[in-house]
Amino acid sequence: MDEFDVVVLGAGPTGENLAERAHAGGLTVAIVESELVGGECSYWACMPSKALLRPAAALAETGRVAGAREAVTGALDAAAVLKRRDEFASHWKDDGQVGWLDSTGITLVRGHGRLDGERRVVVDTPDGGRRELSARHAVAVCTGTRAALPELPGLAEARPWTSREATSSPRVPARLAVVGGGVVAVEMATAWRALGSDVVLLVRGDRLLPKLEPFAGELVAESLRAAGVEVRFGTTVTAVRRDGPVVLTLSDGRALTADEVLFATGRVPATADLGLESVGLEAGKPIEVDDTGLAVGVTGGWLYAAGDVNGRALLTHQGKYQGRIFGTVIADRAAGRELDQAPWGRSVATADERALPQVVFTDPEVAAVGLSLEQAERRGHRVRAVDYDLGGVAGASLYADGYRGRARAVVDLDRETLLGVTFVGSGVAELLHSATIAVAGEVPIARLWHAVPSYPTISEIWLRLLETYRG
Ligand SMILES: Cc1cc2nc3c(=O)[nH]c(=O)nc-3n(C[C@H](O)[C@H](O)[C@H](O)COP(=O)(O)OP(=O)(O)OC[C@H]3O[C@@H](n4cnc5c(N)ncnc54)[C@H](O)[C@@H]3O)c2cc1C
Ligand SMILES: NC(=O)c1ccc[n+]([C@@H]2O[C@H](COP(=O)([O-])OP(=O)(O)OC[C@H]3O[C@@H](n4cnc5c(N)ncnc54)[C@H](O)[C@@H]3O)[C@@H](O)[C@H]2O)c1
Repeated sequence: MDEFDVVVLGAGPTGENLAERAHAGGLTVAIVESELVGGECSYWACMPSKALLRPAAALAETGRVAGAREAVTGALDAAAVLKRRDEFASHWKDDGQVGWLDSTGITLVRGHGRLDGERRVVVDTPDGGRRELSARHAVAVCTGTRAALPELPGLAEARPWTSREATSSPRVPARLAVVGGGVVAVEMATAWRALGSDVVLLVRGDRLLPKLEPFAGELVAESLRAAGVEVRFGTTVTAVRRDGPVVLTLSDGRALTADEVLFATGRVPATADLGLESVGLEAGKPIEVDDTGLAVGVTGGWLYAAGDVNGRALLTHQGKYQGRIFGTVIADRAAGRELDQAPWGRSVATADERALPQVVFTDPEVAAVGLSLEQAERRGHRVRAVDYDLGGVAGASLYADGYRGRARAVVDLDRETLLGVTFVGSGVAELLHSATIAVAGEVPIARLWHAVPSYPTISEIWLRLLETYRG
């Protein structure tokens, strides 16, 4: 049995950050990884998907500027895009990240880890062996999620794409069916359409991106259609069969044939085979935690869960944020230091609830932080939504001819601060952090008037939103 102060399960972005902070706090740390150090994000999610999307965005943006448009007349070079994507995925090798881990002094243990009662972890190692680890202070579960597939006749035999194949495919399918209306579905429909696939998007509900402001999904659907994607709402798949190509049976009775089908139908926490029963938790469920990262329902104050696996926010930056905070909490508790648990304090992940940012890298981009109007009303806030057409901002009209976009700020009328902001349009991803600071900082509207946006930038949307609010 090897003993460490902290044992971390899963070396994705969350586990890496948590381990680093605990180690920087003076603790010995082992991190257990069953696949590649760097996790889903580095090899089958954020990095390869954005590497597929960025060339499409660059080309589309050039096409919207007269003078530049005439200089670029061809389509994307798919082979070059895929090659660049492979480089961003480090050719699915983790030497770089292992080198970083080694340089920190954190111990890497390769293999599949499982909890085995209080403060104990058992690892099935790649050579068929078994290694037992014990943790003096904490075990932190950072095992992430896997793609969720619906129960459908014929699905397994049809070898559907999940987000893994959609981000790592070496070929551009001539016909791609995408099932789902969430972030993975719209991003991958955008990318593969730009790379030359005929894409049909099959959406169960009546809108895209249902967790965001409704106008976000509307503008993205409009532009996907303009790019040649067939978007079908109110459609589910009832059966799948592979017959060379894949044949989908749809809820309206029609059949759809495609070369590949991507199921972008959400995620399940990677807790099915983690020994959760040995500590009184249910396998297959997210591990619920308090704001300091401690698992709810486990006695002894030693089990933490961070990142996707706790279900609070399925985003890399938020997993890393939790990793930084919970790793520091573990070190503070081990040293007997007092925690700061007031909202926005050093020891609590307040932003998960109050200032969660996300960018959807479609064309147009969607960038949102905090609460949508509907979420704010549901939480009982007295609010007003302030809307503005982004195309009416001078900087936006210079950025692209016929700029299409929209912004909304959700104002807390009792405190005169912002609860949420959403931007939809080209180039808004880099605008988001200004809104994140306003929401997380609870900056009063009266003070925002003194944050003067430069002319003529897209950021002048801030001035227009304030003027619209004032009336
Ligand atoms: C297609 C796609 C695109 C995305 N794009 C973005 C984006 O642009 N921006 C963004 O913020 N988020 C994005 N996300 C979400 C992002 O990938 C996740 O939020 C992030 O990877 C979560 O990090 P994590 O460390 O919690 O989990 P993961 O990255 O899933 O890492 C968990 C690690 O734990 C390991 N593991 C699991 N079980 C065990 C075990 N029993 N023993 C040992 N090791 C184990 C896994 O092998 C893995 O390496 C995207 C997701 C998808 C699917
Ligand atoms: N740019 C980014 O930040 C980014 C990119 C990709 C993914 N992510 C994160 O990864 C997570 C997973 O994304 P996702 O798109 O897989 O999940 P999601 O939950 O966002 O969307 C899943 C969609 O699939 C639909 N669905 C579920 N079951 C279905 C079924 N049986 N038939 C038809 N439709 C079905 C749902 O209605 C939903 O619209 C998200 O939480 C997202 O935040 C982030």
